[in-house]
Amino acid sequence: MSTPQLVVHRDKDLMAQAAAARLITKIVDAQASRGTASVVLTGGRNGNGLLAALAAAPARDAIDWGRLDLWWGDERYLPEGDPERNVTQAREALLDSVPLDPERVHAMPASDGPYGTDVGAAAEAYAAELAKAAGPENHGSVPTFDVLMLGVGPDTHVASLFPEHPGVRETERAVIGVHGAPKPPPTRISLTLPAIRSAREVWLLAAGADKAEAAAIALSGAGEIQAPAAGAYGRSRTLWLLDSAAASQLPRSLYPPASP
Ligand SMILES: O=C1O[C@H](COP(=O)(O)O)[C@@H](O)[C@H](O)[C@H]1O
Repeated sequence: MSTPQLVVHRDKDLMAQAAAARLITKIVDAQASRGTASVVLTGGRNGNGLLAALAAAPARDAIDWGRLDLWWGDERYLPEGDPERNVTQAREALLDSVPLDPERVHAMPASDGPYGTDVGAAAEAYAAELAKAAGPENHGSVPTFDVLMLGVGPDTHVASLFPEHPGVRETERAVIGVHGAPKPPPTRISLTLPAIRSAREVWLLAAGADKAEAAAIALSGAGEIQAPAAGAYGRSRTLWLLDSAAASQLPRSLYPPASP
């Protein structure tokens, strides 16, 4: 487990731009040392803000897009192309404007796909895809992602793991079907905390005043069942990227000097 490090930016736009710059460097470095890079995307406002900032960054051309694997931390179980699906929003924000290898874009299944209404089977299929990509060096059934990003919900949820919900207690499976999520839509697919923790680096994104309480709770020693964001950490690094509004309720002992 890595101890969370915090970086606080002036506002959400600067946070998105700085996080995008950080991600470009990570991907370029991983490709230089291992040939490929793997990144897990998040949905939500902050995740999409980062992708839009990446799309606008001239340095995006430093990435070899054909040697990048993209995965998702969670998905809303809706028909293909639904505007509420995380992959649809990611395509709009960035993916449609860069030369990715479609074979390396690992979207989670849609509700009008081969599994129909059986979200459990859809989750199992995604787990199988992850297991296929995991090598012997990957300590299990999930690849060692270079960076896994998570938007933090105002209730401290990450991916589709909600406080006190069964999914946050899962210790065996890497991917689960979620029923009755408190945030619409109720049916979702999510990586579990053990799968999230297989990443080298986990980045938690929190911008906006509505995330302030969640950040303060998760970073003040709350348990992961009550505050799933508290259970999200990477093997070598756990990084909270915040704006000053989201950092406004952090205990003084945690609050770092503001980044410009
Ligand atoms: O529904 C979801 O919400 C969270 C957080 O979204 P935000 O808009 O409050 O930032 C997101 O991380 C997750 O991927 C998504 O499915």
